[in-house]
Amino acid sequence: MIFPDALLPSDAELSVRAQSDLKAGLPVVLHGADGPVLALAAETAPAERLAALTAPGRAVLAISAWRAGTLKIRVYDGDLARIALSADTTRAEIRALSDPSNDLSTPLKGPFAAIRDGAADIARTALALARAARLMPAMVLAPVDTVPPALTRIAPGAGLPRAAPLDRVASARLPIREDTQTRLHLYRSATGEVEHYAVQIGPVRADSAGPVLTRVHSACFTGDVLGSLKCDCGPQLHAALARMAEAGGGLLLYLNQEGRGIGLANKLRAYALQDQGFDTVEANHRLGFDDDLRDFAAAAAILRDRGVARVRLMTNNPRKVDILTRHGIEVVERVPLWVGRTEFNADYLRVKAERSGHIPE
Ligand SMILES: Nc1nc2c(ncn2[C@@H]2O[C@H](COP(=O)(O)OP(=O)(O)OP(=O)(O)O)[C@@H](O)[C@H]2O)c(=O)[nH]1
Ligand SMILES: [Zn+2]
Repeated sequence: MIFPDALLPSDAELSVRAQSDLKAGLPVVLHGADGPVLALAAETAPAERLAALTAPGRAVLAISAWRAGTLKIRVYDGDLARIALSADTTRAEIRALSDPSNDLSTPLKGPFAAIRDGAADIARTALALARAARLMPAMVLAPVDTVPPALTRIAPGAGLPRAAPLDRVASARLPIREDTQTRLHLYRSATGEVEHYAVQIGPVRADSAGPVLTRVHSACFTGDVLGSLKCDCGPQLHAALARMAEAGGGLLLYLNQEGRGIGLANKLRAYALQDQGFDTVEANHRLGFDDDLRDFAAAAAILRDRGVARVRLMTNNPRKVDILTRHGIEVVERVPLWVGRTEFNADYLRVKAERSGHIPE
């Protein structure tokens, strides 16, 4: 019998599997010009695995150009740099090179030599996989002669995954403080790696004609759950729900892209850097991330699934308006949402206005 292709993983599924392998500390296989290359995430790989990969003396550490800059390492590859690792480089040294939030506690002994020859594109793919897995962008790479079948391989030329389509998985009534008739709908990506929620206040139905009061909210464990005073997320979440209840209906999309898409571990690293004096944007850059990695295509897809084509969008962020518009949602009005100013988030809100284009109060 010929094995049916339908039972094999697609490139998108392999990429999600590779991200999960990296999080578990396993190597994944990338296709280099001269043969297979194994990649381990500096953040998660156990010491004995790192040692096994570095022992033959051909391993490199790929880091972002931003990180290389703080280490005074020459950058030959545009957005990234590669450092040669000797056979006896320890895990502690690799982690210290990777994680800027530990620089004060583990000062590094340089100088470090950057590699200029060979293909940088494979290192770029490896760093993109790490970022997609919400790991620090720091990957140890080494060529190998043979690859056992147990490891996940990223097909040659298979790009990184675009967001997978979302399916509505379950819905239920959920009385909340703001509105006892609330319904909660859960959406899951086809590749299973992410779930987003739609909180429906009042009768928002597929046939609703007028624009729907809408909030597209990105997850913030520290603000939404703990009531952190460092940001405005918790008050925005509850103010949005209250205003929807007052208005007789609305839809709040809760997108699980914590820390503007860098994940909670990296957001905490960013907070550690902020305590050293860097602002929100600089902290992301020093960690090797762009300022904002959020994907709002999911929001448009959920709105469409709920039958909502026209919205009054509660936000101070004009980028959200642009992106939803580009994804075919008509933003009839932007409704400002200025709540939750504290003495601890004044700088955060100022940086949003000055550097991220938010419209101030
Ligand atoms: N990387 C990073 N993320 C942060 C920081 N502070 C808050 N966040 C995240 O920023 C996001 C805030 O999202 P929103 O409130 O939906 O969006 P916004 O762009 O601020 O725009 P508004 O609609 O005006 O609130 C959440 O994912 C937070 O976890 C920070 O210092 N660094
Ligand atoms: Zn927050």
